Amino acid sequence: MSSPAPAIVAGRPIVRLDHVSKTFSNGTVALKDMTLSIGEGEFVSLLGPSGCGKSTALRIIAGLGDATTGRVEWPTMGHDAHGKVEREIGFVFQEPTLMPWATVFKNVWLPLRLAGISKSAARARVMEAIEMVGLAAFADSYPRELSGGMKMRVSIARALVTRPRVLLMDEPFAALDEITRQKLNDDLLRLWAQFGWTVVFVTHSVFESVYLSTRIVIMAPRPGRVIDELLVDAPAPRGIAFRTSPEYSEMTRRASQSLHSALGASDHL
Ligand SMILES: Nc1ncnc2c1ncn2[C@@H]1O[C@H](COP(=O)(O)OP(=O)(O)OP(=O)(O)O)[C@@H](O)[C@H]1O
Repeated sequence: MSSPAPAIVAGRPIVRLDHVSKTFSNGTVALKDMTLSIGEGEFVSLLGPSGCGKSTALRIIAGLGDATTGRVEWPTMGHDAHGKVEREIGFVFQEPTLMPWATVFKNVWLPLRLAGISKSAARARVMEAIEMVGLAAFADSYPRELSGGMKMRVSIARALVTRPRVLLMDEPFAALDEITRQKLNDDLLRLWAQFGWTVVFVTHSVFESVYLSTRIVIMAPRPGRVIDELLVDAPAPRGIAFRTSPEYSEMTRRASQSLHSALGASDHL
């Protein structure tokens, strides 16, 4: 097993996990002692086999679940009147989770509506988000009229409509066909380069993680933990030339090797 590399951070830290562990009530240790600093503007993938705690870590970062021990810090974000950190995040789930009875516009409006912003006041921001994902012509369509890739675009627009600084994505493209997945990979990279978000992206796919990320955090199961980190030092834009380059092959080889160690390091697979 390779030992974890020291944390490599691009910009100033935007989120820090400090010795975070999570044990569920049934005794499963989903995450053990995870320490990770993510810099502003990084594109970090959490890569690992099923059950290694990737989703658990992402949910704890999002505030959708609590750590059993350890802390998550957001050094540059503000606090509300109760002292609770105001996370400027957008979350994209594996399933698009759209409201089938509502149009694309109304689905994307949802986070703003929940924040009390009327349809007319939200219109410009909702349309901006829909345009970002290339669906301007479909604002009045219903989810049943859209392909799987288009539904995922709507889901991404809904995450972007609050103009988050950090985008958290939990295997968003896993259910899509390869061509659609590559197209969405390219669109996501283009938006990331344009808007300068920080992205934390959960994936099983070595190829996807190398293509998208500036850094790959490799995790192993039982207990879920970080075992390695890889920097992907390839310039943007990353198109077909990168996908077919020797550098890409070399990085996928190294990530696969680490994953292999991850599998070898767990006792009960
Ligand atoms: N609510 C829960 N109660 C009990 N155990 C849970 C719960 N949620 C997750 N687990 C367990 O915690 C471990 C980590 O789960 P998690 O979903 O974070 O892994 P993952 O790496 O995201 O897996 P996958 O790639 O399959 O989604 C697994 O063993 C899982 O069964």
